[in-house]
Amino acid sequence: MHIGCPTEIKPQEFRVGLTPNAAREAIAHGHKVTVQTGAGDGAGFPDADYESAGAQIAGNAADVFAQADMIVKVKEPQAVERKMLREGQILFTYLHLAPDPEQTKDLIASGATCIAYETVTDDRGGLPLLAPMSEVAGRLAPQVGAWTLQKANGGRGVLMGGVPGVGPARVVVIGGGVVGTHAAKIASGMGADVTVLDRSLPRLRYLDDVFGGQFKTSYASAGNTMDLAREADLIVGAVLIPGAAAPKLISRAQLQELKPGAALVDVAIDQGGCFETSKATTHQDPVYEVDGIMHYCVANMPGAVARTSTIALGNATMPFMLALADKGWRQACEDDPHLLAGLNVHAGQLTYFAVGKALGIDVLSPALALKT
Ligand SMILES: NC(=O)C1=CN([C@@H]2O[C@H](COP(=O)(O)OP(=O)(O)OC[C@H]3O[C@@H](n4cnc5c(N)ncnc54)[C@H](O)[C@@H]3O)[C@@H](O)[C@H]2O)C=CC1
Ligand SMILES: CC(=O)C(=O)O
Ligand SMILES: [Mg+2]
Repeated sequence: MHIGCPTEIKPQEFRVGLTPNAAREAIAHGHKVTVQTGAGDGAGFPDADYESAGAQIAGNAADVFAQADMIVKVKEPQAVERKMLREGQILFTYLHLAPDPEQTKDLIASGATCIAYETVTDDRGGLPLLAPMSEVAGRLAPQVGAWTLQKANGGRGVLMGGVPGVGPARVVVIGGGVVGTHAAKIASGMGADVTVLDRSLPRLRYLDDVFGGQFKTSYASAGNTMDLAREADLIVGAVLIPGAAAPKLISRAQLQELKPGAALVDVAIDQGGCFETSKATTHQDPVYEVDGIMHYCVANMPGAVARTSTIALGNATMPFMLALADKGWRQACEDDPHLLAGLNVHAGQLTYFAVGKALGIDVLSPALALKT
């Protein structure tokens, strides 16, 4: 198979879909790899690293899209990239379709087979291709939250760890999955007073067993959430219902109940965000204010630490990328129901039920898609 990796074009996105190591493995499996010139620069992988792995370098994205049977990326294809997809081509990347009707329409129209990293599953109920970036974004959340809390950046002027004689910041993390756990670990490491909310009691039990003493847990009823939010300096939004639009957990009216200058870091923004007032921002202009509350809503947080993120993402995607290349998408998905769970669009039809429900579009079941 011919595998193509274009340069990411989302603003301030420095990650790359294939590492030189992943390219080397694909080539060892008998595949051809073409990488757009400069695609790895932002992650510290110059063209020469890909060339020494045996890959070809293409001068522009159009050449990559025209030649490749499978496009491997990081972020959802932007409008100009969507125009270059074609029927029968495989797209393997993050998609986050539920809050993005335009992208969904274009991918359906393209006829391509689109497998979303964020809905591939594993045996333990996890999301193995989302997890590494959730680890990164979770660990970044207290860091960007601390910055947002600084007075000159619009925040309350509260230091995460406090100082002797002055108490620490109160941090509330809504959603205790991968993002939430990593956010809580780092925030408590910075000395903050941290509480994690979740709707899953087994998850709260696990967090209490492993991290009891380091941070507190609370059941995420609407009442508990607002009781904690009222006292918080920093609130991290880290909920997920896989593939679906994020539930809105703090409304605009409820912002008035929060402390003036409190910071909301909505990591769940890539699924539409879990605060009513969240709208996606970029690394260039990450923070905005609504009713005195600072919002940080960058949809590609891991892009800020592109080298760590590219290597972490590549470690997770490589076996799936190789299975798709070795067997073709149909056989690879037939052999692995967890990879089939990643199928979101195929040959002009949506194939992921939570996205269909969010956008009101008919869905072809993935099992039937295997037969078409
Ligand atoms: N902005 C960015 O750059 C990035 C965003 N993300 C996003 O972060 C979000 C979280 O991802 P993960 O932690 O990997 O998911 P996860 O599935 O590991 O954890 C989500 C948690 O939310 C809980 N939850 C669901 N509904 C809830 C509710 N109403 N109240 C409280 N808890 C609730 C679940 O029980 C689960 O424990 C996703 O939307 C993901 O796409 C992930 C990486 C980067
Ligand atoms: C998960 C995601 O959207 C990202 O890493 O950018
Ligand atoms: Mg997005």
